Amino acid sequence: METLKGLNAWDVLNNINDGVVIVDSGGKTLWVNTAWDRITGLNRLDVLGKRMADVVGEGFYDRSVTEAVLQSRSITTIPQSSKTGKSLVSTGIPVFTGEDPREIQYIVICMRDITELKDAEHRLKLASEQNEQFLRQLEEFRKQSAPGHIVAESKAMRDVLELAGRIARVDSTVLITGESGVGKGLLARYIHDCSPGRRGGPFVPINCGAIPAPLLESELFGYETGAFTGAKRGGKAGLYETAHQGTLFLDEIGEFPLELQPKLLHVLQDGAVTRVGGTAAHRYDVRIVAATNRDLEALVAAGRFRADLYYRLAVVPIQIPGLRRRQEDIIPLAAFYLDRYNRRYGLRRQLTAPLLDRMTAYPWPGNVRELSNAIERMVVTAETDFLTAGQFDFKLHAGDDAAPAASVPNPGDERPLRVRLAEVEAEIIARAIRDHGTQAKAAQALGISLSTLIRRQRHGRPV
Ligand SMILES: Nc1ncnc2c1ncn2[C@@H]1O[C@H](COP(=O)(O)OP(=O)(O)OP(=O)(O)O)[C@@H](O)[C@H]1O
Repeated sequence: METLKGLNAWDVLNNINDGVVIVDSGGKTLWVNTAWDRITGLNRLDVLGKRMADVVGEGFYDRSVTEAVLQSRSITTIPQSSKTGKSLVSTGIPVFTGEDPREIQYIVICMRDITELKDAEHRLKLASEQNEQFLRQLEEFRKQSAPGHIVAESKAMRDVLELAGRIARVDSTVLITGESGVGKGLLARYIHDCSPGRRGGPFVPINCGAIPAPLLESELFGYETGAFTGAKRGGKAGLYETAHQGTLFLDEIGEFPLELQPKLLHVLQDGAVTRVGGTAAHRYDVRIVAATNRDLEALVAAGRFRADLYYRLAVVPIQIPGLRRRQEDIIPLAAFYLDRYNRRYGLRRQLTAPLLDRMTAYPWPGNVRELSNAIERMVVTAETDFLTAGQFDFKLHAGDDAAPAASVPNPGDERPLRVRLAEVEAEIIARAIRDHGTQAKAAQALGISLSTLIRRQRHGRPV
């Protein structure tokens, strides 16, 4: 304490960082330290000798901590703002007379400038609001580019979705028609997902065109022990049974074998299935969605599809128009798939206006599947981040030229005919896979089995 000898208490109070004001028991300002001017942005002379209530009345502060202490007779802290725009926090400490511990002798007020803190708080709030907004957008974006999202900007496609959403709530059989790659499978799934009573149940797709008739019957309806050679002991549930309380999606229903059609019709009418080799019929709760890219009415007229089955399936027909008939969807789809492939390959490709013009004018015979493939191809093969119209033209020409280039024999080619034919075959297969999206679909389009396609594709590779 020796070293503090001679230290002036007022000097100390003048040199601290907080504003200090001393007022008397009547609320009149007795003393103000020098830091107060800086902290409040005001001038001490404007308040010295004045009652704090008057200082507030003159608008120097929005409220008085002195008044609060005089009322509460205890230490009080309040937020204040000064007319200079400072945000302050003030603590008033009552000092009582020695004789009467309830009688205030004077009040010491400490003030701290929290303008910067307030600003920081405000900025933080803004930043966290922006962050939340950004996260919401990202979430929206993530949901949109997630598999299963349906891009539908055109009125035609919005009408399709609206109808699908409406009929999802009832159990009527739906027949979705449209060219290959328009999104029939996607829409079938959408109907299932929109169906409140079924979305928790199974969605069971079956490609009726990809399975030979005898196998299709047991796949679809199941079989009992000993139904045929090689049948499993204990039998096997069919897909119809598996779809109980869910949706059975009969894809490529136009290919459904004529000889099995009466059984399917019977099941659809009754909701009851008898396994192959079995006798007892069991009832299941299954919603049927069928799809085809064939003209079923023409198949009916040609005697290749039963009229009664057609009418049973087409209770609610939904036609998805080809992409060239809903051009407004082309750019949103391009952006949607660009985002998907950019993420998948960790790239930052961008679409350019001339490319989008070219894509909008293109007729898209393979519909959305072709568009998705085209974007993926451009994304992975581009040399810069800008996808150009030239790349799209190149893709078209590569597609157009592929078959002729391979099928017209090169005059200088001396290799055996077998080798050259295998090469042409492989090119045709590669092109069919590009156009149809999968090996199975390509095999079907070319009228060969999947295993033949795979074998011939392999043989055609240059050795
Ligand atoms: N509107 C759309 N938005 C986003 N993706 C779509 C849309 N339509 C189709 N697709 C996508 O295009 C591809 C082909 O769609 P889908 O398999 O459903 O067509 P499809 O009509 O059933 O074809 P196919 O008759 O050849 O079986 C799928 O990858 C699907 O996710």
